[in-house]
Amino acid sequence: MNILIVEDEPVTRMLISSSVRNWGYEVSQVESAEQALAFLQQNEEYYIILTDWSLPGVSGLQMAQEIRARFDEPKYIIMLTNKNSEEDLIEAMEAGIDDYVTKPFSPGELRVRLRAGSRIIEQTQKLKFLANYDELTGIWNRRMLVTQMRNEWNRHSREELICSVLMLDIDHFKIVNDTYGHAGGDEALKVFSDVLKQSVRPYDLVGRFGGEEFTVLLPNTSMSEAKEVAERIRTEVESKIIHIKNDCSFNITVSIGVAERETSDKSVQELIGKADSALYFAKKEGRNQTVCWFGSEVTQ
Ligand SMILES: Nc1nc2c(ncn2[C@@H]2O[C@H](COP(=O)(O)OP(=O)(O)OP(=O)(O)O)[C@@H](O)[C@H]2O)c(=O)[nH]1
Repeated sequence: MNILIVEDEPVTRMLISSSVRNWGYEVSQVESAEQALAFLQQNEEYYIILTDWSLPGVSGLQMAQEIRARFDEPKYIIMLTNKNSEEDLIEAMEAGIDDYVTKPFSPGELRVRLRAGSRIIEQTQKLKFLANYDELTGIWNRRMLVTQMRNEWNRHSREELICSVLMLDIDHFKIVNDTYGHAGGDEALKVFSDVLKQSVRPYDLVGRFGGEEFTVLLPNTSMSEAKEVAERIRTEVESKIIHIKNDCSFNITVSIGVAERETSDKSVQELIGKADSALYFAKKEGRNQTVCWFGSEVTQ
């Protein structure tokens, strides 16, 4: 866990830093609130901030308010101060401070308070992961995927760019589960999402839409380019051997629907709907194939 120390007094700063470092934390130090805010902007992975109340310029309290307003990432702020009245404590907590330690501080007390802060940050991160990612495959879940797709959609509409969507559905997945068990099915889903991640560019949006259905949004990509990506994924999936216990192995196939954004599309849902219709035809026509949406028609 990384800790940012905000303290203008050099000796105190050094003392706190060396204690915190000895307890196994990564430490960075700054002298003012302005420096701290600039540092946090560049270093998102600093989740615990240990700050003095009185700082030159912007105070520790104002800094806490600023951190709450600016950052989405969880931040745990501990105020280390000479102020020790009940009113001070209430004022600090109301400004957005999470915990409060009075100076001269007891190292033992600071250590356990840091440990409590780390626990809260870890739990918050875990919850955040579960809210945005699919636990089994590690890729975005539907909620996060649709949010990100909407953002990308708005950008593409504003800048009048092309983009395409792939809807992918593993074939006869019920039979996979029935034959190789739920664990075999889960392994297939993991292997499939690995193939998916490795087959697209870092800025393409990939997520699990639900069950054995996955979605990819390809920014700045035409239908014909998207079809090439889809075919690459399809052939890679087909050739991948999935190993499960007892030396058992099998492979799966996938059907894919492709659609390109048209200016008449009102929302990303409309585009997803077209890719989904193309996917429906891919299933109907025998599976393990890519079908593209063209107007009210589809083509293989
Ligand atoms: N192992 C596993 N199975 C899942 C998971 N989510 C959904 N499924 C299963 O996926 C299967 C989907 O079956 P269907 O919707 O009938 O589709 P299908 O058998 O793939 O048939 P087609 O799509 O028509 O090729 C169901 O049996 C679900 O229980 C999961 O997280 N793990």
